[in-house]
Amino acid sequence: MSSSSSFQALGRLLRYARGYRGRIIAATCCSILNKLFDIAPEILIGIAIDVVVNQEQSFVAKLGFVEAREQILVLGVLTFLIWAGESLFEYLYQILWRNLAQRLQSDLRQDAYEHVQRLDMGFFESKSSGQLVSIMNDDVNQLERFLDGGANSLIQVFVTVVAVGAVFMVLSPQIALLAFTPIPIIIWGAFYFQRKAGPVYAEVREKVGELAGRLSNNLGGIATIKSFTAEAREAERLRQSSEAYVEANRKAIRISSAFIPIIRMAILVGFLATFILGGLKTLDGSLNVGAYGVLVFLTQRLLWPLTGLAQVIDLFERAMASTRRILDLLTTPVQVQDGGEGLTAPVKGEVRFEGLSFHYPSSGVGVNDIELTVAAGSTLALVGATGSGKSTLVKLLLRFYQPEQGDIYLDGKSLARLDMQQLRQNIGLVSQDVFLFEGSIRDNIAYGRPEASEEEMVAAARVAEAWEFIERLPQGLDTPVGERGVRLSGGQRQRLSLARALLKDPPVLILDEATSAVDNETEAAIQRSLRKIAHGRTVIMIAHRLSTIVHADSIVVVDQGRIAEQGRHAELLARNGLYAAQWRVQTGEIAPAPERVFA
Ligand SMILES: Nc1ncnc2c1ncn2[C@@H]1O[C@H](COP(=O)(O)OP(=O)(O)OP(=O)(O)O)[C@@H](O)[C@H]1O
Repeated sequence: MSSSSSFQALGRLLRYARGYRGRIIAATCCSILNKLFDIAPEILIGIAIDVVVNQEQSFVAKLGFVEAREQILVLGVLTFLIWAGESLFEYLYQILWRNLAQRLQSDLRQDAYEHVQRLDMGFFESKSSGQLVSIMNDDVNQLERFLDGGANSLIQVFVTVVAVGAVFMVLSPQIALLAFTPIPIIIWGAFYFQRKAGPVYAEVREKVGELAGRLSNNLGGIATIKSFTAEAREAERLRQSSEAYVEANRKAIRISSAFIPIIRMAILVGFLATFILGGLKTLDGSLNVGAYGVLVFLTQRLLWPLTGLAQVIDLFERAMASTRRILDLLTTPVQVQDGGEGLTAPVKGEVRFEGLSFHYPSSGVGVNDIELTVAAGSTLALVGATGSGKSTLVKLLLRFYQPEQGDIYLDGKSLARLDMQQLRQNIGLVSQDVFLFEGSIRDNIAYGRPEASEEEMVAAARVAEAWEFIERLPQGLDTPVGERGVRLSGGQRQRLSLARALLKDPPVLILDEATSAVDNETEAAIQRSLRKIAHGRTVIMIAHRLSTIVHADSIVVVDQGRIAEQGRHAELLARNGLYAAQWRVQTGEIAPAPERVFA
C-alpha cells in the first residue's frame, strides 16, 4: 500500500459520506475558527508588551486609543472576546465532529451488515464470521476514533502552519524564511512516515481479523475442544494469533515512535533561528520588542501541534486501513441478483429443475444436468450417498447460489426473475442442523411470522409435536432457549424448527434430513406430523433412512451430482439398482456392499 492508496481510501470515504457534506463543512469551519481564536492570545501578548513599552507610540495608539490605560482596557475586552470565541467554537466542533463520528459509524455498520446479508453463501464460506464481525466492529470503531479527534487535529495543524506563517510574514519575512525551513522537512517526514505506516497498519487490521476469527470459531466449538481435550493446543493456537497481532503492532509502534523526536529536532532549528535572529534584530532596533515576543511565542505554538502530527497521521493511517476494509465489504458484488417479479397467488408449489448445473468454486464439485419436476402438492424424496449433491439441490432452490446453467422454476416462473423475498417466504426449510436464535421459544417459533397469534403458534407447535414439552416448562412459550438453543435437547430443537416452518405455512416445505439427528420417538413424532403437514403442499425431503420415505410420490436417487434413478418405492425396488441395493442393506436382507452404501 502506498500513501496514495490512503488518500484513495479517503476519497472513497468522502464519496460514501456525500450525505454528510453539510455537517463535515460546518465541523471543519468550527475547527478552523477555534484554531484562529486559539493562537490570537499570543498576538495579544505581543501587543500588550508593545503597549507597555511604547505607550503613546504603540500599535493600539495608532488605532485611536491614545491613552495607555485605555489601551490596556481595550486589550482586556479583546482578550475576553477571543477566549469566549475560542470556547464557543471548541464546543461546536466537538459536538459536530463527535456526532458525525457517531452517525457515520452507525450508518456504515448498518449498511455493511445489510449488504452482507444480501451476499450469496459462497461469500460466507470464504470469510469467517469472526473476520466479518471484526470489520463491522473494530474497523468501524477505528474510523470513529479518527473522526472523534483526529480529523479536527489534522485540520488545526494545517491552520496553525498557515496562520502562524502569515503572522511571521507580516512581522518579519526574513525570520519567517528561517523559522519555516524545517516545515518542508517535517511534511516530507510525515509523508514518509505515512508511506511506511500504511502497509504496517493494513497488516495490523489483518491480524485483528484473524484473531477475531479464531476466537469466535473456538468459542463456537467449545464443546468439541473440551471433548477432545484440545484446550492446550487451542490456547497455543490463539496465543500464536495473538502474538502475530502484537508483532504487527510492534512494527507500527517502532515507526510512529521515531517520528516525534525527529520532528522535535527539526522544529528546534526553526525555534533557535527565531530566538537568536529575532533577538539580535530587536537589540539593533530593526524589530519591535512586541513583535519579537509574538514570534517567540508563536514558534512555541507551532511546535506542539507539529509533534502531534505523527499521532494524527498514525490515527489517519489506521482509520484509512480500516476504511478500505469496510468499503471493500460494502462493494462486494452481489452474485445472486433479486429478480423482483412477484408470484401469482395462490402459490401452487410446482417445482421444476431444468438442465441445472452448479459447482462450488472452492471444490469444483456440485450437480450436473438436473431435470426434475415436482408436481404441486406432491412429496419428493431425495436419497443418495453422502456428498452426492442432495443438499446442493435444496440450496439452489433457496437461491443461496447462482446456477451455472439451467434454471429452477416455481409455478412456472424462473427463480432468477423472482422476488427473492417472495420466493423464500413460500419455502419452509427444516434442516438437520437447526439454528435457534437467542430469545424465547415464542420468538423462535414466530421467527418467520412475528405477527402470528398465540393460538396459531400453539397450533403449529401441536402439529410439530412440540407443544407437549413446551407446556411442561415452567415458563412455557417464554422459556429462554439460550445461544443457538443450547438449553434445549436436540429433539426439542428439531421439533421447534418444524413448528417454526409450519407457522410460516409455506406451499413448499423442505426437510433436509430433518429426522437424522433425533431419537426414535422424535422421528416417529415428526413422521406423524409430516403426514398431516404434507397435505396440500409440496414437500421435498432428504432422507437416509429409506423407511421414512416409502410413501413418497416420487423418489430420486442422486449419485455424484446426477440423477441416477427415479420412481416410486415399488418401481425402484423392481428396477433392482442403487435404491434396491440400499433398501436390502437397510432392511437387513444382505450385508452392505461398501461402494453402494448411501449413508
Ligand atoms: N460450500 C461448499 N463448498 C465446496 N464444496 C461443497 C460445499 N458444500 C458441499 N460441497 C461439496 O459438494 C458435494 C455435495 O454436497 P451436498 O451437501 O449437496 O451433499 P449431500 O448429498 O447433501 O450429502 P449428505 O447426505 O452427506 O448431507 C460434496 O462433495 C461436498 O463436499
